[in-house]
Amino acid sequence: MTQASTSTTDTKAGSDTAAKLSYNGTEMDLPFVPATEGAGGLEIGKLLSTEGVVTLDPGYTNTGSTTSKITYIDGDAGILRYRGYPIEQLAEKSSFLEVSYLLIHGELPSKDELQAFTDRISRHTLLHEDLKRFFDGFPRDAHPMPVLSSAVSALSTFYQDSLDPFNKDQVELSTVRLLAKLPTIAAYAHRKSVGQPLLYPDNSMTLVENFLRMCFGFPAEPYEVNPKLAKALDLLFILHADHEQNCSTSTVRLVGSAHTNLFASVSAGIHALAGPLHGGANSAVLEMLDAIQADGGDIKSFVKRVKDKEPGVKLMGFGHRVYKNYDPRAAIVKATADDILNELHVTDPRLELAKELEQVALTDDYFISRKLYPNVDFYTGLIYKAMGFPTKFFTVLFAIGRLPGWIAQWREMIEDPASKIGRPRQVYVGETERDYVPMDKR
Ligand SMILES: CC(=O)SCCNC(=O)CCNC(=O)[C@H](O)C(C)(C)COP(=O)(O)OP(=O)(O)OC[C@H]1O[C@@H](n2cnc3c(N)ncnc32)[C@H](O)[C@@H]1OP(=O)(O)O
Ligand SMILES: O=C([O-])CC(=O)C(=O)O
Repeated sequence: MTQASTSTTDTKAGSDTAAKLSYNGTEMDLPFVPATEGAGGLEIGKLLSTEGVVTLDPGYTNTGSTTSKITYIDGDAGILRYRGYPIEQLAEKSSFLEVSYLLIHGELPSKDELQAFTDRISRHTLLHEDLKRFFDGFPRDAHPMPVLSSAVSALSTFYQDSLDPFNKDQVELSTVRLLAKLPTIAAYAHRKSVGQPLLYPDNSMTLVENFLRMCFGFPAEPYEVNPKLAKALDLLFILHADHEQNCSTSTVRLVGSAHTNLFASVSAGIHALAGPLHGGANSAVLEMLDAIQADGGDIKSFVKRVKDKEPGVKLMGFGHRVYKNYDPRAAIVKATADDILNELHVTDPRLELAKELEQVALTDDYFISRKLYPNVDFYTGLIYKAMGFPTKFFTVLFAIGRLPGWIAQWREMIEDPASKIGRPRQVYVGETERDYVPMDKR
């Protein structure tokens, strides 16, 4: 197949022989002639490139990028399983590090395997002193997500002995380093933003307890961990641990597909997660609830603005590319929100507001017909808030939870003999060939 931009004869956009691309109700001229289809009226999904037919699938709504043995989702039935285990069972019976092991190594660990994994991680929680100084360079009001991503990216400069994607020992070392150091980096990003001293990790504590202490404790003062709070945070990390080919995981895989090291690939994934349509939605939900509250709690008028598709107004924490049913994680989070607020003796009127909002949406034809339900982000922020985390830190907590999934997916891709560099095609709809115009003629 020859692309017309190499020829100026009968292939100009708008000429009799140019093809039309009909896309989202808009007709565009294609600057080349699809040899098999002839001029005009080309069906989307059968578009021609230099090398033949290209399927145009913006947002990859129906394109499988890989096979995977890690996570199974049935979006119509609202089912989520990690390595075959239902999320409900893991949430009730497992722990975040056990789930991390399961995702990364494929099987639940034996007692000894889990102990060895946990011990190894606890030996790597410290940050290099030079990396610690990075936190002084960021502005105090910096958003913690780019701080997190930058520090993770910098790990590839500090740990050059674990960058080779094809050396199994190095991959294992970078895996352990990431799992150990991300909570420390996250806690430092928080401490920096509130102007408090950075605490060294205490490796006699569990990963979650130590993280809470580094976020909320003070030097030379014992930190009393509330075990129910630690358990709830561990549970939230489990619920976020993997979700097959979501935007940030696909980013990690795409970056890694160029044989880029694990630290750098995860750093890119953190940026993808930060967006409000993805992990950033957990902060956006709380901002939305605050805005509704500030507006007198008028849910009906807010929902009307959503349905009228007012620019920038969406029901955040609702809707999902895959779930066309209640997100099973959201159901668990909702129940946990009640428990943890009771436990912490926190009364937050925004929890009732969120529940009312959900009720209004779930009985409204706009949401019913589009199969829009609460997703994992709808209720998590209320729990994080009750725990004492600032709104803009919520997505950092998501990132800590998602890390084992990113690692497992990157490793699966690196080990897959069928994997190739990720490189989507496009359908060119720009100008055909034209001659350079000197400055004085423009
Ligand atoms: C961890 C996670 O990443 S979970 C997702 C977190 N993100 C959010 O909560 C942000 C709000 N939700 C959304 O923006 C979307 O539902 C997404 C990004 C999650 C999924 O997007 P897509 O699969 O591309 O769905 P799409 O945007 O095509 O929506 C389909 C229809 O539902 C509408 N819709 C989807 N979500 C919402 C929402 N939250 N509020 C209002 N309308 C919505 C769309 O406007 C569209 O309507 P239309 O058919 O009249 O044009
Ligand atoms: O799967 C998705 O597209 C988004 C999501 O819920 C997640 O990443 O947890």
